Amino acid sequence: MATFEDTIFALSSGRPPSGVAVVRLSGPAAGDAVRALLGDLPPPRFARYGALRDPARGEVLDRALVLFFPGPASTTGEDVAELHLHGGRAVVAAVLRVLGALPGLRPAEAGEFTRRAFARGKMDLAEVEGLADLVAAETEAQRRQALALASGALSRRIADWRAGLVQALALVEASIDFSDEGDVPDDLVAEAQAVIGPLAADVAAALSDADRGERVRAGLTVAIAGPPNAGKSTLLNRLAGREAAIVSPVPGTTRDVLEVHLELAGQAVLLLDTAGLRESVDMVEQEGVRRALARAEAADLVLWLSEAGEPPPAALARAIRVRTKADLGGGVPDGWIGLSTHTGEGVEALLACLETEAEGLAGGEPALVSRERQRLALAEAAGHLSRAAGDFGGQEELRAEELRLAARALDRVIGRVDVEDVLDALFVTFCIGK
Ligand SMILES: Nc1nc2c(ncn2[C@@H]2O[C@H](COP(=O)(O)OP(=O)(O)OP(=O)(O)O)[C@@H](O)[C@H]2O)c(=O)[nH]1
Ligand SMILES: [K+]
Ligand SMILES: [Mg+2]
Repeated sequence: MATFEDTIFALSSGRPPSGVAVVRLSGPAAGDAVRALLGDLPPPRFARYGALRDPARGEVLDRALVLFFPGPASTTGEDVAELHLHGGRAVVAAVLRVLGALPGLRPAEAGEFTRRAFARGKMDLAEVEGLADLVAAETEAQRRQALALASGALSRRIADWRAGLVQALALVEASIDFSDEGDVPDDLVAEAQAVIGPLAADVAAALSDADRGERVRAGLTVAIAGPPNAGKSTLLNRLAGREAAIVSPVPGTTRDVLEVHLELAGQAVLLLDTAGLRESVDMVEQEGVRRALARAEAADLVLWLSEAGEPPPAALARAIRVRTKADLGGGVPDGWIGLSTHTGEGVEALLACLETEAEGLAGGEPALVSRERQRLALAEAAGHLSRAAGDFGGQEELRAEELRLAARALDRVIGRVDVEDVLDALFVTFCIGK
């Protein structure tokens, strides 16, 4: 990682050609760079339209809208400039080449603007994670959840909880000091417990919502399972709107698990097609069946498809039951959806059922916690808090220690401590220019 003495620049908008291309600069030489290209510096936070020139040759590179945001009141906390160019490949290439030739300037690494914002305290780790999720968001639910996280929803709760912890710790420490003087300060401990109890409950409630948050972020996994030839692959193709899976009248056609991404009721869904479940002497098919069962058992939802209406195995008992090939006649058992992918009968009913289930699993207000890292740190805080609420038989030092450990775990959620290894892994997932 280079030092912050460098001024970094990058194309922050999408790949050219595009209508407009935004090149962003951050660092101490950002203002000098703008002066070199534009002739002077626009007033802070006001756009100026003008010719950008190659300072070495005087040639006009483009006419552009230029903005300057002096630090520390900027996104990175440093001097930041934005050049809004015409989004042609050659325009962008020429401006990036000229910027690279200026003293103190170099191309930014992936996520480096955000990394600087984090280092300068503009964002905490949870907000950075929210920003990464926001850039990656593909569904409405993901966008809402990521925006809440990026806007500090979790960070503010952590700050509230931490304030409560500090208050409880002060009471416990006061009780320790008093007891040195021979007094037994039971009411101080009771007061601390009155703070710790609701705090522990609050953290536990946020944790209990984490599964939902992680499901929204990662998407729901919906597995299609059932006996061979039930029409599983045909349904997958129908829902995906393309011929993703091979369909044939031969039972045992599908062997590997096939994955298709789609959006259902505003939720990201990973739809799985699996091998038909049956006893087989074919080793390859056996492996397919083993994988089918494993993925179906791990899925958030299972669609159990059967032409004959045979019930799912016990492990998949909670599945949505679908009697397929309804166009061939025969009744629909109670609690089953009758479906024909050939006539379209039952497709709407199946989608409605899926949407209701998806809403139950991942719908509602954005969850506070949506990443495993956040959940693990918060679970550690919850563990210390629930111990801190207990009885220490007068050894209040032990209660104080649990409170300190809880505070440290909360600090880890927002990246105030133990952050380095997390950061490297996180920023490689960012794009260049972010
Ligand atoms: N009549 C009728 N035939 C269907 C329907 N859906 C699928 N089929 C046919 O049933 C046969 C098997 O369909 P697939 O989609 O390959 O079934 P599968 O469950 O994926 O089969 P395996 O992968 O072998 O387990 C094909 O010939 C399909 O055309 C339906 O709604 N009605
Ligand atoms: K088949
Ligand atoms: Mg199949």
